[in-house]
Amino acid sequence: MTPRGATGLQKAARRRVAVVGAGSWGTSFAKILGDAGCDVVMWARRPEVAREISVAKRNSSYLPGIILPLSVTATSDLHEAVAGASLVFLAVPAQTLRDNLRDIEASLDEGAALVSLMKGVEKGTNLRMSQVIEETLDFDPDRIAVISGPNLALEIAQEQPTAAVASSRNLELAQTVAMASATPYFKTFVNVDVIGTEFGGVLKNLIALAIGIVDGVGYGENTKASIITRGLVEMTDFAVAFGAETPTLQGLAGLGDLIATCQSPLSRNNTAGRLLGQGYNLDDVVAQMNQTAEGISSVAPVLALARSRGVDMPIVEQVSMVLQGTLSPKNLAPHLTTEDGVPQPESSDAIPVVKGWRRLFGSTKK
Ligand SMILES: NC(=O)c1ccc[n+]([C@@H]2O[C@H](COP(=O)([O-])OP(=O)(O)OC[C@H]3O[C@@H](n4cnc5c(N)ncnc54)[C@H](O)[C@@H]3O)[C@@H](O)[C@H]2O)c1
Ligand SMILES: O=P(O)(O)OC[C@H](O)CO
Repeated sequence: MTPRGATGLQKAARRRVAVVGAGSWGTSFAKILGDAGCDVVMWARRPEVAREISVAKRNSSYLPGIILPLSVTATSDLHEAVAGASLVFLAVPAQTLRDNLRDIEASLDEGAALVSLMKGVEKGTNLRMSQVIEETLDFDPDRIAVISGPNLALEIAQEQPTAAVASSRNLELAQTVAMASATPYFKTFVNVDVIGTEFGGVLKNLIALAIGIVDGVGYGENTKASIITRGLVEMTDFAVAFGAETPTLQGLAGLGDLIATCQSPLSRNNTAGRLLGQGYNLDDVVAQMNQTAEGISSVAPVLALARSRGVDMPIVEQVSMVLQGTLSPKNLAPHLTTEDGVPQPESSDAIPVVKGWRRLFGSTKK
């Protein structure tokens, strides 16, 4: 036993962590980490944002009304933010991550771990964020983790009780990350299914775009429930084809995030979809959104990946067509039948006779 008075009653050393990106999720996550007892240095691109965070303990452009813990400071100097941090959390847009990583590489402490908070796929390479980290920095996957789940930034910053998943090939790292971010309002579970955890977050954005689109058209709950349910099938078929575990898609990083994002007006993907459904074109929508709606950039890479593994994604295909202006939003449907009208089985796994139908008439899985 540790003798009292030596280390037993001493407070554990505070963990120094960094958060790269001071948008809504980076700031909200910095608050979680500060509340969990870490010393947090954020990197903000704009010096005025860094100054507001450090001095006023606010980030009023992204999280109005939220006061940050005293243990959260910010800088616009990347080296200052990252050097000395044992955990570096990344919350930048998926399409800029590669460049941002190159900028932080020289400042990373030996042994530091990188944790992606992002939910996108890189255009051009079709890589998940953990893969971009591994490839760009030639980084050991055992030092990479991701966090995902039903995590709308503003709700968490308001300390509404929420759960998430920390995932890493290295279970010990996932546990370290979960403990570093444990607060009474934020509970993190762990798994080792990085593929399922990352793809869950990517794919729910695409289904949330579809939900926003039909919402903008004025369709009601039947349409939305049909899209959510069939959307989960598409998400699962896709992720499993790339090596994910089905339970991950049924958990917080899949179904949980799908529900939150499809239901909430706080979701930027849902909001972008709604604007499209109301008749705005993609350029107007992008111009109107001043925050990151990852789904818009992820549609093409996800469809390219789906085609490479023969996975059918009728809802995501239709979202892509609406984005391109080749499908009217009012024609986006959950595609409950095949094109020639032959009814498809809802599930291939439960009813053996239905498997026969699948063989006869084709399947969503090719
Ligand atoms: N907001 C949420 O509720 C939430 C929750 C979970 C995950 N995420 C994910 O977190 C990631 C970040 O999202 P967010 O909500 O914080 O977005 P955001 O739009 O609120 O903020 C993005 C941040 O990145 C910065 N940025 C823009 N271009 C940059 C560049 N070239 N280099 C570096 N930084 C740049 C912006 O200045 C801003 O600080 C996304 O992948 C998103 O899917 C968001
Ligand atoms: O605002 P969105 O659509 O990027 O969604 C935010 C989070 O991913 C919800 O978990």
